[in-house]
Formats: sequence, structure tokens, C-alpha cells
Amino acid sequence: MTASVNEAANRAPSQSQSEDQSQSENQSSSTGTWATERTQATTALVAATRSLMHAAATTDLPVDDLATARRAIESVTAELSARARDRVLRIPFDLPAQVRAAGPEAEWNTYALNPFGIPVRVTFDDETSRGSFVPGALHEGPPDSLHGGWSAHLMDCMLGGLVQATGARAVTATLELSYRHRVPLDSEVSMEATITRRDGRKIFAEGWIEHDGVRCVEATALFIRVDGISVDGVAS
Ligand SMILES: CCCCCCCC/C=C\CCCCCCCC(=O)SCCNC(=O)CCNC(=O)[C@H](O)C(C)(C)COP(=O)(O)OP(=O)(O)OC[C@H]1O[C@@H](n2cnc3c(N)ncnc32)[C@H](O)[C@@H]1OP(=O)(O)O
Repeated sequence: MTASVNEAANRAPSQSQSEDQSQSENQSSSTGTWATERTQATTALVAATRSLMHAAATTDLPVDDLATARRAIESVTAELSARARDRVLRIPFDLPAQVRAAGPEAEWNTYALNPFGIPVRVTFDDETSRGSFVPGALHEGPPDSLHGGWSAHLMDCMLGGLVQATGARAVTATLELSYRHRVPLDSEVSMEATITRRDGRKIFAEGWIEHDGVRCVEATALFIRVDGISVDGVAS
């Protein structure tokens, strides 16, 4: 596992599909066994779709052009739906653990296979993980600010992903957030998560979202191990 796991998912909305495609092809030799031709092509398609979501929601073209674009999108949607699964592809359960084992330089790029998620570049260092991303127009709650629900989602992913990276099969029992300052859009924010305590099946973790040295959101969570439940993977 290297530092370039499914990087195509982390492109800025302005970057092109062809760039995503070539990025996806470039990593064919550097990703794990889950990186089949299909997962790589899906990663590029998902990145392009995320860019499309951004463009569709923010375009200021004349109204007639919107109808033309809608018809083109509907046509692609029909094409893709001709043969479909019930669920999105999942990464293997142990992918975060593989990245963690590869050392603090290795990167897990989340949500490569699901355009609805915010892709985050996550690194692991023992019982701590760090991540960064740039929230954008699609994530707006209060004007020019990140919606609090996205903050909760991101914290659950950061803390839950860290627990998963330690090899534990666990689900969130509680997640408590403190919104101390607004998180601005269009500027990189960083996140951190740490496992603070274990007690039988319970795993306690805490984390935060920081912008420009200011801790905007703080989170504490309790995860409960559900060992024995067999799953092939988790949504990245
Ligand atoms: C639910 C689907 C599971 C599918 C299988 C997954 C396998 C794992 C695979 C892949 C890892 C995935 C990683 C991604 C995670 C991403 C994060 C999420 O989005 S997770 C989704 C949101 N969370 C849920 O949907 C949990 C729903 N709740 C439950 O399933 C149960 O309530 C569960 C497992 C949390 C506990 O149920 P009990 O019957 O197994 O265990 P009891 O005996 O009730 O509790 C054990 C101890 O924990 C405390 N506890 C349990 N729930 C608590 C709570 N809400 N607050 C405080 N303490 C709690 C209890 O008081 C007890 O403590 P004492 O041993 O007596 O000291």
C-alpha cells in the first residue's frame, strides 16, 4: 500500500474527467488487490460525477443551456442504469488497517467509490489519524459555512475509520459534538482523531475539525465492538 490510494477521488471540482482517468490508470501498480480495473474505473467515474454535482449546482449558464445539459445527463444516467447493483462498491474492511500498517506517510483517500461522501485524505500514526479536505459549495449550511451535519458525518468517519484501522469491527453508539466556531468553505481544514480508552467492548475516541489554527468542532464518541459479525467491507 502506498501514499496514493484512490487519489482520483480527491480532485477539486474544477479538474477534468480525463485527468481523473489518467490518475486512475497511473495508480494501477500502486494500489492493493481491491484496486481492480472496475474499482479504478469507478473511482474515476465517481470523481467526475462529484465534479458534475458541483457544476450542476453552481452553473450560471443561460436557462436554455440548463435544459440541454439536463438531457445529456439523463441520457448518461439511463446508460449507466442499464446494468446496476443495489449498493455502491465497498472497500475491503481491512484497507484502512493496511494503510495504517504502511506507516504515517501512507494515505487512505475516503469515499473514492461514492460521490455523495466528502473525500478526505487520511493518514494514521499509531492510535491517531489526521485528515484534510476543502469543503465547498455543496456542503454549505449557514452562509459560507460548513453544514453541521457534514461536520458530524466527517467526525464519525474520522473516528470510526480510525477504530476500523485498528482492526476492530465496531459501530458508533454515541457521538457528541461541540460546534465552537463556524467552518468556512473553500479553504483547507484539518481533522484529527484519537483513541482515548478501551473498556471491554467499548472503544472511546475523540477528534476535532480545525481551520487556520482554530478548533471549530470537537467530537467525542463511543464505539461498541460487534466482533463475530461478518462483513466483506465497509462503504469508504
Ligand atoms: C448496526 C449495524 C451493524 C452492522 C454490522 C457492522 C459490523 C462492523 C463492520 C464494519 C465496521 C463499520 C465501521 C463503520 C462505522 C461508521 C460509523 C457508523 O455510522 S455506525 C452506524 C451507526 N450506529 C449504529 O447503527 C449502531 C446501532 N446500535 C447497535 O447496533 C447496538 O445498540 C450496539 C451494537 C451499539 C450495542 O448493542 P449490543 O446489544 O451489542 O450491546 P449492549 O449490551 O446494548 O451494550 C454493550 C455495552 O455498551 C453500552 N452501550 C451500548 N449502547 C450505548 C449507548 N448508545 N450509549 C452508551 N452506552 C452504550 C451498554 O451500556 C453496555 O455497557 P456495559 O457492558 O453494560 O458496561
